[in-house]
Amino acid sequence: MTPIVFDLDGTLIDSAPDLHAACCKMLADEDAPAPSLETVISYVGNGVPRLVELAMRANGIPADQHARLVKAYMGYYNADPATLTTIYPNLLPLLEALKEKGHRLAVCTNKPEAPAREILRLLEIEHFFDVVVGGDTLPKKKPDPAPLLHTLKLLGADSCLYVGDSEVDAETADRAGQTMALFTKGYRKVPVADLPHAFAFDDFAALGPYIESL
Ligand SMILES: O=C(O)COP(=O)(O)O
Ligand SMILES: [Mg+2]
Repeated sequence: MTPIVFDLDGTLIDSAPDLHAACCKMLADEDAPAPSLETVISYVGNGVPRLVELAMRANGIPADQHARLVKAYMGYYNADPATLTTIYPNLLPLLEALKEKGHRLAVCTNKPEAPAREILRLLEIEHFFDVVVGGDTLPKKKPDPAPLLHTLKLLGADSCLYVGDSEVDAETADRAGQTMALFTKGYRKVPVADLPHAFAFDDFAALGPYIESL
C-alpha cells in the first residue's frame, strides 16, 4: 500500500486566516499597517522565517530585527493557531477511507513541527497520521528533498505519493524522486502547467479514485 504524505498549509488545512491574524498582530506592534489576506498568502510556502522576512521587507523594517520578529510572530501564532483554520471539503472521508484500506499517512510541512502537531490535534485529525515532519525538524526545509526523504525513512518506506499545493511541494517531490499530486485550491503562486506533477485536483473527492488507480 503506497504511503500518502500530505503538505499541511493550503493542502490539508486552509490556515491562511490564522497566519494572517498573527502577521497583523506582529506588524501592529511595529506600527506597520495590516496586510491583506491575499498578501499574507503570497508569503506562505517557505516557512515562518521567510514569511516574516517578506512582511518586514514590504514594510521597510530593518533586516536586523528578523530574529525578534520571528519570535513575536511565533508567539502570536502558537497562542492561537487554529481558531480561523478549517479542513478542506471532502478531506475527512478520504482520510478515513485511506486508513481503512491500510495506507499509512504522514504530514511533511514547512510549518514548525510544534504548531503543526497542535493544529492537527485541535482539528481532531492527528490520529490519522503516523509521522509529522515540520519545517524545523531538520536543518533544511522544503524544497530541499531532505524533509520528504526523512518522512519516508520514519515511515519505513521507499516511496510515497506526495500531496501538496505549491511550487515548493512540486519541487520537493521532484527532487526526492516521488510522485506528486497537486491540490489546485491552495496557496500556489504559479500556473499548474509550470509545475511537475502526476495528477492535479481541485476537490479531495477526486483524489481517492486516483490513489486507487496507482
Ligand atoms: O509554513 C509555510 O510557509 C508553509 O507550510 P506548508 O509547507 O504546510 O505549505
Ligand atoms: Mg502548502
